[in-house]
Amino acid sequence: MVKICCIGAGYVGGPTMAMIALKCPEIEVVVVDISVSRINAWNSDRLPIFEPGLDDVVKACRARNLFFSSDVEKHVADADIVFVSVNTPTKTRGLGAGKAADLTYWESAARMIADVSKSDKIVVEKSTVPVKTAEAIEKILTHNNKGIHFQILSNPEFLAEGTAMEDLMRPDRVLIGGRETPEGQKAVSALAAVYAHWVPQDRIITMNLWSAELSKLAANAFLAQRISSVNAMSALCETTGADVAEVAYAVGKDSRIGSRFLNSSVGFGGSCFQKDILNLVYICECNGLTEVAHYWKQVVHINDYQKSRFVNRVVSSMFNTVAGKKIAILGFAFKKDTGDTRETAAIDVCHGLLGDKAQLSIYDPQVTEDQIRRDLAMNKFDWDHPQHLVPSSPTASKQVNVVWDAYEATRNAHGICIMTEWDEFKGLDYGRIYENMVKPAFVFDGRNVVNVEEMRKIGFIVYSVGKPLDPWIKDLPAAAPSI
Ligand SMILES: NC(=O)c1ccc[n+]([C@@H]2O[C@H](COP(=O)([O-])OP(=O)(O)OC[C@H]3O[C@@H](n4cnc5c(N)ncnc54)[C@H](O)[C@@H]3O)[C@@H](O)[C@H]2O)c1
Ligand SMILES: O=c1ccn([C@@H]2O[C@H](COP(=O)(O)OP(=O)(O)O[C@H]3O[C@H](CO)[C@@H](O)[C@H](O)[C@H]3O)[C@@H](O)[C@H]2O)c(=O)[nH]1
Repeated sequence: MVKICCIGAGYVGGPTMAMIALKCPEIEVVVVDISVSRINAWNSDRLPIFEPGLDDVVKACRARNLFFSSDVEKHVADADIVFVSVNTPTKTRGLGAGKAADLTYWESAARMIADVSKSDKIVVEKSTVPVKTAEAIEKILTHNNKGIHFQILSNPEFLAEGTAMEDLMRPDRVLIGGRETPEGQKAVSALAAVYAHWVPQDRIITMNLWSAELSKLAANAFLAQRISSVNAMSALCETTGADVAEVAYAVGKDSRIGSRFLNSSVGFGGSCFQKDILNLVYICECNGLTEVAHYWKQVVHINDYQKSRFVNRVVSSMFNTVAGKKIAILGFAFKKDTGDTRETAAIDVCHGLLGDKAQLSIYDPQVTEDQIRRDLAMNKFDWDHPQHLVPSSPTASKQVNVVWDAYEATRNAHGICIMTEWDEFKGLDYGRIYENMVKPAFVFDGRNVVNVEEMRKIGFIVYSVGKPLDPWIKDLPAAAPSI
């Protein structure tokens, strides 16, 4: 029986291994993690991450050929194929701080693999890593020269949260990069054979290691660039009276461009886009490609601009002050159908409003109060470290109230900010909400969730990113101070 071990039981390690276990009943899959609480949660009825469809797959395979364990060394030693799916955060200090990938967790996993291995292994880079990481990992794996052979493969993951199980079930492509030696190609074939259980052959793409590593960063950069492009247009739409949804529709009808990923928003969030682009920027800078680095940096810059532009709209619309005013924050996750808050735009918007002394009442159907408070207290980039290393005592702020109901959040509020496109926010009784708010009642829609005309009929003053401006807002300053 082939044995697979995956180091890192997170948003990638958990779902990807669950899918492999489901599709390959003859393979034993063990997911290991240094976080005991995370492993306990994977072994419980309440999984540590919310992902539609994940519960059913885990329940079908757990204790059959899918196991979760904190006995990291034992299962790594036993495995034929070791996936490494640990955090690769942005460095917060030292060389490349604020841009470069911090490979501390990767390196410690690689050293451990080298130390405990007693048989040859295929080691698979599942984490998103800087191009050429495999070269460094090879050196670490072979440092103690025990005569064991390791083949390093790059097999980046393209799942998106909220649709992870569907993405894993029917991936657009699976990339496998390996050394162009007979041993390297044999390892590529062994991993391809795992995916071939359910992925059509023409979607399993093999290539050289560096192409596979770079393709992941490139794909995320291209995706994020589309969002920054449409968001840049949203600012122009607001000043000209154009509607960003109509512009995006027209642009997306060009089959060379395509319609997906052109939704204007308060800004992209999530654990990957910003981190991976900053990493790409750093790699370009290290290779002397200043103009290329500058080009990609603008994608993050526009994203930051979009978030501060939003805060600026809120404050300037509400008579230039939100001090002491209750503002409801509907949605805190970085997108719908996930409880993940990593780099969510809501954090920056809340910080902006708290800086202006607003009183926030936050509601998200999937994010806990503890998580929200922790996020608002955390330093930038600190979130992307194993949970047990992140400070666990969130600071209590009197300016923040977390509630479990949208109606409660909006009661007696002066304004509402929609930060996540949860379906339930479309179906709320906004007439009832309006009745219970302080007048004039404002809605700032960062996700184009509400029907602007209907909301205006109810009486709201509405700002919706990239839509023709409400007469109330039209003459107020649009641009945020430059960041
Ligand atoms: N989240 C996504 O949607 C996504 C998609 C594609 C790629 N990625 C990449 O995959 C990697 C993992 O992302 P994630 O979202 O699953 O992160 P995560 O924080 O959810 O999970 C990482 C896990 O690794 C564990 N870990 C860290 N060091 C370890 C070690 N030495 N030994 C054992 N366990 C260790 C942590 O405790 C944590 O549980 C990152 O490089 C990320 O960029 C993420
Ligand atoms: O048209 C769009 C599409 C997305 N977003 C926002 O962009 C962010 C990222 O969304 P999405 O890409 O759907 O989720 P992620 O889980 O971050 O997935 C991205 O990052 C993963 C980690 O690398 C990759 O594996 C995926 O392919 C890539 O889509 C979220 O805040 C979305 O709200 C928009 O504002 N407009």
